[in-house]
Amino acid sequence: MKIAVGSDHGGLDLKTAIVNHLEAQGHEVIDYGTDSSDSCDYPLIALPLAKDVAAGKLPLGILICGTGIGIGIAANKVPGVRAALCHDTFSAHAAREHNNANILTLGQRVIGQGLALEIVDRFLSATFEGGRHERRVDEIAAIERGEL
Ligand SMILES: O=C(CO)[C@H](O)[C@H](O)COP(=O)(O)O
Repeated sequence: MKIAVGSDHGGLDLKTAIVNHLEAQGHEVIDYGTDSSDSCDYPLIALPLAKDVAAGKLPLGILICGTGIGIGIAANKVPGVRAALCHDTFSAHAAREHNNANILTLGQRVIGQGLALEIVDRFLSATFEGGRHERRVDEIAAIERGEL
C-alpha cells in the first residue's frame, strides 16, 4: 500500500520508526517531512499531506506531533479528511471500521514506540464496514458542504 507519513519535530523519531516499520512490510511510504529535529510548525506539515489524502492521491496517511492533537486538528480542516487520534489499538481499528478515518494521528510524547507500531498495524489492516456507518460519514461530508 502507498502510505503518506508526516511529522513535526515533536514526532520525528516516531515517524522514522514508522517509516522503517512500513517499508519492512513492503509498503511504499511517501514522506512529507519534517527531516530534522529543528523546531517547525505542524499545520504546515499536515496541510500538503491532508490535501493529497483528501484528493485520493494516497489512500491513507499517518501524522505525528508531540501529542497528535495539533496535527490532527490541522488535517481535519481539509474537507474530505477524517483524521483520528488513536492511542489504543481498539480505537485504531474502530476509526477505520466505523469512521472511515483516512489519517491516523499519534503523539510521540504520549505513547511508546511499541504500542504506536501496533496501532499503525491495526489501523492499516482494518476496513470500513459501511452500512449504518456510511450514512454517518455521509452526514459528516454534508456538514463540510454546509448542507446540514
Ligand atoms: O504536540 C504538538 C501539537 O499538538 C507539537 O508537537 C508541540 O506543541 C510542539 O511543542 P514544542 O514547540 O514545545 O516542541
